[in-house]
Amino acid sequence: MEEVDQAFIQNPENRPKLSITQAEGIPVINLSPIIHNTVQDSSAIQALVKEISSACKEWGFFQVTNHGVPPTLRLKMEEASKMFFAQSLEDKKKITTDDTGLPGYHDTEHTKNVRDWKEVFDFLSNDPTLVPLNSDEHDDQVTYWTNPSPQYPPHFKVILKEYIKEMEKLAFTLLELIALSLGVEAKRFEEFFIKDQTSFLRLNHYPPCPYPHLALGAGPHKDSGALTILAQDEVGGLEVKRKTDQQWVLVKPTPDAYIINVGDVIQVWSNDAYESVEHRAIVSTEKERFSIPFFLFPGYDAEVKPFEELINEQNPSKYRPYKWGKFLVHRKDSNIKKQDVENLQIYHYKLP
Ligand SMILES: O=C(O)CCC(=O)C(=O)O
Ligand SMILES: [Fe+2]
Repeated sequence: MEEVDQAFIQNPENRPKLSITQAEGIPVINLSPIIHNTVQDSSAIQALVKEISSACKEWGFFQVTNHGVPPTLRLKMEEASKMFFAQSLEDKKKITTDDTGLPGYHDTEHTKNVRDWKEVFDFLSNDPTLVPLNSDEHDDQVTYWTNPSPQYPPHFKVILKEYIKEMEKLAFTLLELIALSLGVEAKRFEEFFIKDQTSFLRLNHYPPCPYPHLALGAGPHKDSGALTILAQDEVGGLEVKRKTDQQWVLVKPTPDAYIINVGDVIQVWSNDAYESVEHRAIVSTEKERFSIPFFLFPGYDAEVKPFEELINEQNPSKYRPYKWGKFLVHRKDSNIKKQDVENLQIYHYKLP
């Protein structure tokens, strides 16, 4: 029996049941009316907007097909990810810039203070990415994060950049649909990302785990940004907390589809019309698993608060404003190092 490393052990209430209900209910939305809009078919787009609205309200998650991302590019990205992680730990650790968390290779991430059974490689959309120097609200100093230059696998950086461009394109399309579904202008979200978005792509590798009933690949969490676009492989392991009964349900892999979820930032912008839903990744004793999330994050200077046009006397603002960059830097510190205090969450900004 291998020794159990206590750092990975989830609290009893968070340990996964490994006999699982598959989520048949997660909506699959066909984006072809908007991706291949040769004719301006506004009724088809209206129908799409309705589907997105229901999915965001009922699940906080949906899958998209006919999303316009070339399957060959996805395959190239997935293959490059496998080749990267297949290297020795020593070689991978060469691609770690420091221990601030971004970007490069890491294998010590904690979700809510329990270590995840995974290794990751992070790569920024913008190189360099401007960020606050620290999380102190009264300090205006900025610094920047830059991407590493891995030498292996061949063309890794080119593939990462090309793939990220496609993720951004899809993310902006989805943001427009989400904006329309909330009843605000289609381009309402754009200003928060155009200049200094802090988005990044993450390659996740979950190796086989000798105690999958005790540990998790990614502990239960909500994504803190605006939107996440996830490619999961055929192994599967993503579980979503179903809103109707709070049960964990497995998201069945759909070949070529992307899994989309709204993050905390959209929850705040929408004044809780859409909620960022909790999810986690389970691991298995036999199979390794790969997933590739793209996290769409606003510019560091973006102020996150409910949209004016969505609040009124009957529906007052539920949050006090916060600066995205400060939140990001604060979270980054607590995700890498185990801390005694709970990490920063949007409910800390909730108005009474
Ligand atoms: O690998 C997965 O399926 C989920 C990963 C995830 O939720 C995350 O990296 O934020
Ligand atoms: Fe996540």
